[in-house]
Amino acid sequence: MTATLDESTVRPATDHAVRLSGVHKTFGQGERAVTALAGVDLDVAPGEFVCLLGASGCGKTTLLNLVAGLEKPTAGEIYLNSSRPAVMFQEAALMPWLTAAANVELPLRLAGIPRTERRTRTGELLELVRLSGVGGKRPHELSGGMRQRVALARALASALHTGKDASLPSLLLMDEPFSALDAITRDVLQSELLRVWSSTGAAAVFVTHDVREAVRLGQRVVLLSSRPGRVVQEWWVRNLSPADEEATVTVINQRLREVISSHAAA
Ligand SMILES: Nc1ncnc2c1ncn2[C@@H]1O[C@H](COP(=O)(O)OP(=O)(O)OP(=O)(O)O)[C@@H](O)[C@H]1O
Repeated sequence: MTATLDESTVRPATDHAVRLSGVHKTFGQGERAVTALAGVDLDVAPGEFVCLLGASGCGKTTLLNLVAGLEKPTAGEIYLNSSRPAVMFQEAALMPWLTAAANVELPLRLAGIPRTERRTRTGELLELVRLSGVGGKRPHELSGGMRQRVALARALASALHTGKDASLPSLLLMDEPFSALDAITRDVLQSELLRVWSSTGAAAVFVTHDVREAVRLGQRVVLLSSRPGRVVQEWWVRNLSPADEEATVTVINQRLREVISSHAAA
């Protein structure tokens, strides 16, 4: 069963949460055309946490938008075996006139879930992101970190809702969600995200510029080339010792620099 925003370009997969096969994306036409992605092949297993790394402008956001069904690939196929993917951006993008709880509840309302069930789910999700006490506050009354927690709870509400797709695994797409936060808040939220992710069983595709963040969060780190983006290398980074984690960060940083400088020299 497919559950996407655009059923004509995103097809069902069986053994993966999402599979991209030869995906190209070009914006515009003629001399002004910009090719953002050129032949991306990528599989993400159900429940897997994949971090996407690459230079600025290499097409990371474009890739997430394609998987979310917000854009159509110019060529290639995207296969999805997930409930409708949930998307989380750099900015929390909460509705300022709604309370934190009402923001989390919104996707459940839009999915037609009855009020009692909505309220219960919202309470559970706020508890999951450790915001039980502030459900009645509006976004401007919350810190940046708290707003991103609300955004995470809202994303989970839309990914995990008990609609017709409830039996499918879910998929979280995150585009640098912590990059606007200070270092300490970011560190706390990275731990919280891992806790929430492991308790939900959702697959996650997390875009970042930060190699250390990618190695800390991901089970796999996927490096895209400079624009046009395609997968150039990947590293399995699950359960590394602190020493191996440090060594892996160094290796990936070196490779990222090579990718950026080869593009600059081209
Ligand atoms: N709607 C659009 N129309 C035209 N060009 C676009 C559009 N969206 C993205 N692009 C171009 O596609 C390329 C890839 O953009 P994208 O935002 O996906 O990169 P990114 O890797 O996410 O960048 P960053 O890390 O800086 O956020 C860029 O050159 C961008 O200008």
